[in-house]
Formats: sequence, structure tokens, C-alpha cells
Amino acid sequence: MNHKIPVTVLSGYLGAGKTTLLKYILQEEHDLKIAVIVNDMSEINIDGSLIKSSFSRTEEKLVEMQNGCICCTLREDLMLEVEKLVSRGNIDYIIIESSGISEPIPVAQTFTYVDEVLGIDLTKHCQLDTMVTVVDGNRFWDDFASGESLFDRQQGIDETDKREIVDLLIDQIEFADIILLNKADLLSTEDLDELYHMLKKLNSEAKVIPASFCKVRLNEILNTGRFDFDKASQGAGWIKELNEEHTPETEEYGISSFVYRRRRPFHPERLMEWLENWPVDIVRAKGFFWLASRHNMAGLLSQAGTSIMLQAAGEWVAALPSIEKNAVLKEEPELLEKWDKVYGDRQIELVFIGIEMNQEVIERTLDTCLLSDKEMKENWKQFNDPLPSFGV
Ligand SMILES: Nc1nc2c(ncn2[C@@H]2O[C@H](COP(=O)(O)OP(=O)(O)OP(=O)(O)O)[C@@H](O)[C@H]2O)c(=O)[nH]1
Repeated sequence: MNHKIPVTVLSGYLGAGKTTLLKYILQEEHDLKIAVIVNDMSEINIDGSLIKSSFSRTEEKLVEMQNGCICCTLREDLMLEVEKLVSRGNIDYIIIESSGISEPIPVAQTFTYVDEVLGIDLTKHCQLDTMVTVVDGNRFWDDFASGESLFDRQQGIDETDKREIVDLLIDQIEFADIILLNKADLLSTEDLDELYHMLKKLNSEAKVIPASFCKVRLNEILNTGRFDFDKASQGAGWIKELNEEHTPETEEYGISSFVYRRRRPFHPERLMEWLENWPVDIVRAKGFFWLASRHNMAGLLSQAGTSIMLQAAGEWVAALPSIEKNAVLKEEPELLEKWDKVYGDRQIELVFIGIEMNQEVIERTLDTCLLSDKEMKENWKQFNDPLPSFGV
């Protein structure tokens, strides 16, 4: 029988407690022969030596991967190392501690896709079991609001790594099966409870477990069978909200969410002004928008804390040449349910998640950014468009 080796991946920003968790797992009572892969960004693998001292059995194996990150520069090496571990045999479980700046999706993909170039298919021998994200409960809101990038903190892969800390935090939270809300000992009961509910709102599929020094029952993070790529990709609170799966509000802490849906485009200049005065009570926003001056391209807005990104999300189906358009509509007939006679699928659909958000003010002020009836009849291409480029 081909028994697949389960894999648990530990993610979490620098200092959240990943090494603490790993040491704890190794020292707890278990009857598994565990292989551990530790990824450290620096040249000296500090975590590796800390962990080695926790090995209680000789059959436990440690692979140290340093001077790069397993979600990008060391991704191939990760596949090779896992393949080596598996072919040597005599292990029951693999735990991977990502570097604090790893994005979880590429790491998960390493286990769910066949790599044609290297000719490695880890799906034959391994099964991604649980994606665990450790959150530093004590630093969470400070990091979230810091407005700093990895570059600012000199924590990036190289000098071109300008990823914002908050984007990394949100990626790690939204793509997790288990969120370990760590350092609970440093938080008041109210702050812990509020953060717990916020994390649930940001990822309603994940189980959020408050902990101190990562003390958690091992069956919550090993052999849970919780990982499912599609489920993990769809677990984010904003996706649930767009799919009309509203998660209940937490009245006590004023945590809430809503979708702003309109079938009218934004005026670029007014939207820019709105974005520059972003309401601080919005913690996370994401969704699609229709911009009058770029009529063919759907825009994707993604905000977390102080980081706001606008990107192209592909052309609206209504903007495609008719052969392509008809083919898409045949494949996705549900698009027709919301099809506008003139504008097709173009619309604004933005999800907002926040604490003590004033929904009425957000909606009213966003409505002033929409084209007026008079503007609807003007030449949209001539509107002044100060927004950054992301397509036409
Ligand atoms: N008070 C408190 N301290 C903790 C807790 N968990 C971990 N720590 C401490 O936080 C520091 C960072 O923990 P690590 O386990 O090294 O964090 P990490 O995520 O592995 O950090 P990197 O390897 O730098 O990414 C250490 O000094 C831990 O002892 C906790 O629950 N409460």
C-alpha cells in the first residue's frame, strides 16, 4: 500500500513563535518519526541549532535550508529535499518551518502540483495535511498598522523585496487551516477575544486557537486532514462575503463586514481622492471595481491596514471579442443572471471588513465617486485619471 506521508507547514511572521512551536511538538509525547525542514533566511541557521537540541530520538531528521526562502529562491531545493527524505524512508511525518517572510501559497503548491521541469511529483508520496499560521498576538496590530515593508526592516529576500509586512500577514492568515493566536499571555482577555474574532472574520474556514508559548494539542496541528487547496483558496473572509456567505458580526467588538455593490463605474479622480483618505476603521478590503476611464479592464483592489494595491483583474467578459465572449458565457452561464444589457458583467463589488466601521458613511462617500447621470453620457476617456497604471 502506498501510504502518503503527511506534511504540516508552519508559517508566521518573524518572531511569531514558529521555532517555539516546533520545539514544543518535538518534545511532546508522540509516536511519530518526524522529519523537520527548517528554512532560515540568514546564513547562520539559528533555528536549526535550537531545534536540534529538542530532538529526543535519533530517528528524527533535520534538514536545514538557509540563505533564501522556500517560497521563491529555494522552492526547487525544497522539492529536492522532500523527495530525498521520502526516498530514504523511515519517516512518518514531515514538518516544515517556513521562514518568517514566506508566502504560504507557493509552499502549498509545491505539494499539490507536479513540477514538469524537475520531473518531481510530490503528490505521489506526500499529502499536505495542515497549514498552520502562528500569529504574534502581542505585535499583530502594531505590525498591521506599521506601514512598513520588508525592505524598510531589512528583512527582505534582497534589496528589491518591497513587500509590505501587512500583505504578508494577511496572506499567511487567509491561507491557513489553523491559526495559532500565540502570545496570549501578553494580552488582556478583551484584546485576545477581539483579535480572535477578527482572525475568524478574516478567515472563516480556519480554526483559530489561542495559545501561550504555542502550547496546543498535537492533534490540532498534526494528522488533522484539514488541508484542501480549493477550500484554502476560498477560505478568506472577503471571498466568503462576495459569495454571499456572510459570517456573523461580533457585536461586542464591533467587528463587521459588508459588500458594496454598484452597477456604475467610478470616476477616476474622485476614487483616487477617496483612496487617499482611506477610513482607518477598515481593516481589510478586497474586490473588483469598474473604472470609467479604463472601461475594458476589471480592477482589483486589495487593502490591508495601510497597504492599498490596485491591479488588473483581467478584461470584463463584455469587453471580449464576441467569439470569446460567447465561449465564456457558455461555460459560465451564471454570468447571464447578472448581465446588464448595455454593460454586461461590469460592476463594482468590494468587500469591507473592519472594526466599528461606519457603513453608511463609507457607502455614501463611495457613491459620490460614481459617475453622475450627466457624466454617464459624457466621453469617459476624457476624464482625468490620476490612478496608477494597471490596464486600460
Ligand atoms: N511571552 C511569550 N513569548 C513567546 C511566546 N511564544 C514565543 N515567545 C518568544 O518569542 C520569541 C520568538 O519566538 P520564535 O519561536 O523564535 O519565533 P519564530 O517565529 O521562530 O521567529 P523567526 O525564526 O525569527 O521567524 C522567543 O523569544 C520566544 O521565547 C508566547 O506565547 N509568549
